[in-house]
Amino acid sequence: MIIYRAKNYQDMSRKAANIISAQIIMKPDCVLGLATGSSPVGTYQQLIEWYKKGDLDFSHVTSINLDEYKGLGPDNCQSYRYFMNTNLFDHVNIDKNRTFVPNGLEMDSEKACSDYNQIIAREGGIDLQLLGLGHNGHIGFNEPGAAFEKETHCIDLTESTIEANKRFFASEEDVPKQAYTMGIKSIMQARKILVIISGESKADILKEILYGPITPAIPASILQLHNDVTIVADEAALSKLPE
Ligand SMILES: N[C@@H]1[C@@H](O)[C@H](O)[C@@H](COP(=O)(O)O)O[C@@H]1O
Repeated sequence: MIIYRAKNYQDMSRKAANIISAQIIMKPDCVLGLATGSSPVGTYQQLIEWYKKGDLDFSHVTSINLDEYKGLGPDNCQSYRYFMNTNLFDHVNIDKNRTFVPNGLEMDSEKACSDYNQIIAREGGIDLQLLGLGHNGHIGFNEPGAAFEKETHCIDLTESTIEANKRFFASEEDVPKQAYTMGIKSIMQARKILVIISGESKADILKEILYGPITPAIPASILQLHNDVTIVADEAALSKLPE
């Protein structure tokens, strides 16, 4: 595991974008596993800037996102498909047909998840998976207690995640209660993993996932067992780690 220390959110974003760019340059037809949330927004902005300068080409890239709220479609501004379109895909030359997000409008959970597993397998797996980190140690929407051996599945969001995500919705009642997410097994099968973490509010959980026991109670703790993980965290997020 490599840990890069970034000065702040902007520096973290630039470092993470550098790692993603290197992946695209080394393998132009790579499969990127992408994430939503506030953590990757700056990374995507940096990638867009480099694309606009002519330094990056997404035309052969495939992307597979981690998760989607069950019940929300692409036109809903809170859906993760909408987030990806507006924060990245609309601004670069990626072929939208090669961008995948679980189908939030498929109400048959089993079908939505098995379709998504098939897509991941068909695309040959993920070369580089970008991850943010939930305050309770969740990755994607794998909440504490999620079994490590799961692929894409439907989950019930925990109260703390609903609470954390309600800032994006008109009211707490509007936050969907379920989501489709790649499982820990799908994430761990990615060839490389890049985790971005910013802010003091993530400092305790970052320490826990790095130094604590590997347990489904803290889903991200499993990353200790992956052989190619890079963490880019800012000083505030790293503030609780031993020197
Ligand atoms: N499903 C997403 C996760 O993929 C993300 O990592 C997490 C942290 O979000 P943020 O980066 O906004 O702290 O939020 C959501 O729950």
